[in-house]
Amino acid sequence: MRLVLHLNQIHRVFNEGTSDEKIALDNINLTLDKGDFVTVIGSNGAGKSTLMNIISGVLLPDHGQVELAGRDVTYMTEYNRSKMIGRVFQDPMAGTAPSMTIEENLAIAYSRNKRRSLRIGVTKKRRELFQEVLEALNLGLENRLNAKVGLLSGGERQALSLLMATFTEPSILLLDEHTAALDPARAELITN
Ligand SMILES: Nc1ncnc2c1ncn2[C@@H]1O[C@H](COP(=O)(O)OP(=O)(O)OP(=O)(O)O)[C@@H](O)[C@H]1O
Repeated sequence: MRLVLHLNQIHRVFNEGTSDEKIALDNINLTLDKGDFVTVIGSNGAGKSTLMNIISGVLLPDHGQVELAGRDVTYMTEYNRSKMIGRVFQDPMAGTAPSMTIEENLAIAYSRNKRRSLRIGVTKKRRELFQEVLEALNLGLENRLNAKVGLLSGGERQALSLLMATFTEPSILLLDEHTAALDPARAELITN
């Protein structure tokens, strides 16, 4: 089976050599195959966000390697990795551009792994696609394409950010309590 993610001896210390020193990740190994679904559980400060940040390229490990689809990406920028990794944050304010409209946010997500840069304006066909995927959320957002994302409720925004993270079918989806801002019915809908 094709390996999607391989973490090899990932180690990360914060404030090394000070009284505040914290070993957040101590030689972590993890191998995920296509289709694997893994839940990371740990108490506050256990290192879960640090692990997500190292996989997505926000942080560098002190030593160890991150491999995606057989390629060493340890030093690849977060931007370049984002073509392969979708991420949804616990904080519904993260992961979207609040001053831009729903349509503009979706256009950015859609163009993420395309060669061409974002074109100004959205074609009729593209708008229909956006409306179709928004309808599946059952939040009525398909009728609010020109609404600024910063004005959406926390749950609406979290649902939108999940949609944006999955738009380009990334190899890996990192979900950090991605339903924290959603009501139970909506959380179930989104998860399924
Ligand atoms: N930039 C940083 N500078 C210093 N210490 C940090 C930094 N980032 C994380 N830490 C420390 O590393 C440890 C792991 O933090 P991390 O955020 O990964 O935990 P977590 O498991 O995601 O916690 P929570 O469930 O509370 O969100 C914590 O002790 C934290 O204080």
